[in-house]
Amino acid sequence: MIPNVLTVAGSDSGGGAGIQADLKTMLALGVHGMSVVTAVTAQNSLGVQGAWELPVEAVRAQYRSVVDDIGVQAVKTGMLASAELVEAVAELLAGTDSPAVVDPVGVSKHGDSLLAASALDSVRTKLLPVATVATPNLDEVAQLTGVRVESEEQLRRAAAAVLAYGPRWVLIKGGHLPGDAVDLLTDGSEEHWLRAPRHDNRHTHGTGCTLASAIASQLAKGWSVPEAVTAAKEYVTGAVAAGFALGGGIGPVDHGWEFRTGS
Ligand SMILES: Nc1ncnc2c1ncn2[C@@H]1O[C@H](COP(=O)(O)OP(=O)(O)O)[C@@H](O)[C@H]1O
Ligand SMILES: Cc1ncc(COP(=O)(O)O)c(N)n1
Repeated sequence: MIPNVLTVAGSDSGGGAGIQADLKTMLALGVHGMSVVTAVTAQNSLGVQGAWELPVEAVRAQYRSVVDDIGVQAVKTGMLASAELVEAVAELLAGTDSPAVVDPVGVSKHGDSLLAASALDSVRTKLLPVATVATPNLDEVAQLTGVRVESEEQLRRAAAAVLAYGPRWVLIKGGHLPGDAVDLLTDGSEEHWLRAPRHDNRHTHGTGCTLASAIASQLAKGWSVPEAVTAAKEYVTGAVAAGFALGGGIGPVDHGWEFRTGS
């Protein structure tokens, strides 16, 4: 049986991040991808030119259509835009037994805001507590907890600050630090350091979405959180290495790198 994985996220018209990145990742990792669209962005390699949220009823209805008939083995959340949508999605996740990977998307690679400042408190108190794994990057950690990370040693403090909000596991992504691309996965007792060589490639649009949906895809197969995150990190590292130019700005990671290299 092919596991079903659901992404609850925003659409990126440029195809490198958001729903589009999630569905491509799911295909590459051998699961059936499904989507609940929360917002539509007009976006390309240069930035986000516009964003429109969907009504909460439209988000709830998409979710119910998928879950009530088809069923899901894992869920991933990305851009949720507003406090209202964050709260509605948190409530839906609270009612499912499937693992949930929460990528608390705040700002795009170009610095465009994808989450209202007024939604931060709902992310902290409603969404993080229902996450099986939360995957903030360093800017999101700073926004959510006030902890600023400038070195690998400080990743532990960041992880503890996020865990205090209640996710079962947290993966702090150190992708924005200089040096190796190091992430820290912990549940407060176990610690797993995931280290990969940094690829000196500016075409990294979609890294965070890709990693989170790769984790959800592996969890849907019944893998443990450390196994799922380790495999997802390998997948995103290969995708970053193969990231390619598109348009005049930051190009996307290559979701199909394994097909192309045949590895
Ligand atoms: N240049 C890079 N080379 C290799 N891995 C990278 C690079 N940039 C980011 N990563 C990895 O990609 C994943 C996503 O991290 P990050 O880019 O920090 O997330 P976000 O897209 O949310 O900002 C992490 O595993 C991170 O370590
Ligand atoms: C619709 C949407 N969702 C998320 C991101 C974040 O992208 P990244 O994975 O590069 O942090 C984005 N740029 N657009």
